[in-house]
Amino acid sequence: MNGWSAWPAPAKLNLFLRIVGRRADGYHELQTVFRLLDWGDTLRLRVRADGRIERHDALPGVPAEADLCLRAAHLLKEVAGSARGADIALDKRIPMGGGLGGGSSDAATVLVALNELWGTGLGEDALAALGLRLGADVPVFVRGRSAWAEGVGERLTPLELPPRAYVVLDPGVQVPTGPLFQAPELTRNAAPATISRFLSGAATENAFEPVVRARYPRVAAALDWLGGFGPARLSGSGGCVFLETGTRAEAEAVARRCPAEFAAWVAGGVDVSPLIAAVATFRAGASPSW
Ligand SMILES: C[C@](O)(CO)[C@H](O)COP(=O)(O)OP(=O)(O)OC[C@H]1O[C@@H](n2ccc(N)nc2=O)[C@H](O)[C@@H]1O
Ligand SMILES: Nc1ncnc2c1ncn2[C@@H]1O[C@H](COP(=O)(O)OP(=O)(O)OP(=O)(O)O)[C@@H](O)[C@H]1O
Repeated sequence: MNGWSAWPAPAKLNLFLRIVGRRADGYHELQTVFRLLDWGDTLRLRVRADGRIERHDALPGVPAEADLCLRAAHLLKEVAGSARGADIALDKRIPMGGGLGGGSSDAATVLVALNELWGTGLGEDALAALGLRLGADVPVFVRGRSAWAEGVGERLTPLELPPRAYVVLDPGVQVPTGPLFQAPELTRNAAPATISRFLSGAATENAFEPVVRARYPRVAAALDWLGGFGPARLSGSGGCVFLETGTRAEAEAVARRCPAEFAAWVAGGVDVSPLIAAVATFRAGASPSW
């Protein structure tokens, strides 16, 4: 042991996303279903006694002040008043700007893991509230349950969903979230749905899909190709798209046929984040790994 431990930062899919209003501060009220995946990034962390927070492998194009791992670590240190620091390394697999919540999940994992490693003792509600200051998608990763979400994504009702596999397709385009929420053609006043309508299969749309389809031809091409195998959907604000299948073998059969212009992989949906198991491992006195 060299003091490093490895912590999972899973990706998410939005199985449904509807925008039902806009708050006075310009943020949108939405309804969505977050499905956590058994696949994602890995954060490697090591406590430093000198109080410094150091990032070992900066992400291309992301300056330190925008790096969500660093912002999460500094925020926790400031709020909890910890004298300790951390070395942070990230094995990045989740495509950036893909609608899979990569940056948000990395931030949540840093908050949850450093809270353990520093012994700062914040509870889940406090960590989720800190996460919300970093991004609307962070709280679901802190709480670590697939969920029905309302508000800006922070009012969460855990869901137990049937076991499903997913083919996830990356068309290779980064879609920035902010401009999409500002798009004039976005439907932002839809009638609210209910959890039972989602569970019955009657609510599966993503409000961003028509906007992203029209603005990003490669995403439209990915939806069209994957749509040849079943109802393909956009995740979050895109650009990644996905298809739900009953078994991993079915998903793998589709992924194998993916044309070279896209990248495809297969992941399983989980009700509980692998981050929860990592915390339990750590509390049992072992070093988490993923
Ligand atoms: C599209 C989703 O990924 C669905 O899960 C989320 O709603 C977006 O979550 P996120 O990427 O964590 O978003 P943030 O980083 O908080 O916000 C990015 C920008 O999107 C806009 N934004 C975001 C969330 C929201 N409910 N309404 C908004 O209008 C804001 O202009 C904001 O400046
Ligand atoms: N650790 C990080 N991982 C990814 N992106 C980061 C990170 N830190 C900062 N960023 C910035 O955040 C932006 C959004 O990245 P992210 O991969 O979270 O997008 P996304 O999956 O589309 O998000 P969401 O689904 O939450 O809208 C990136 O383009 C990058 O500039």
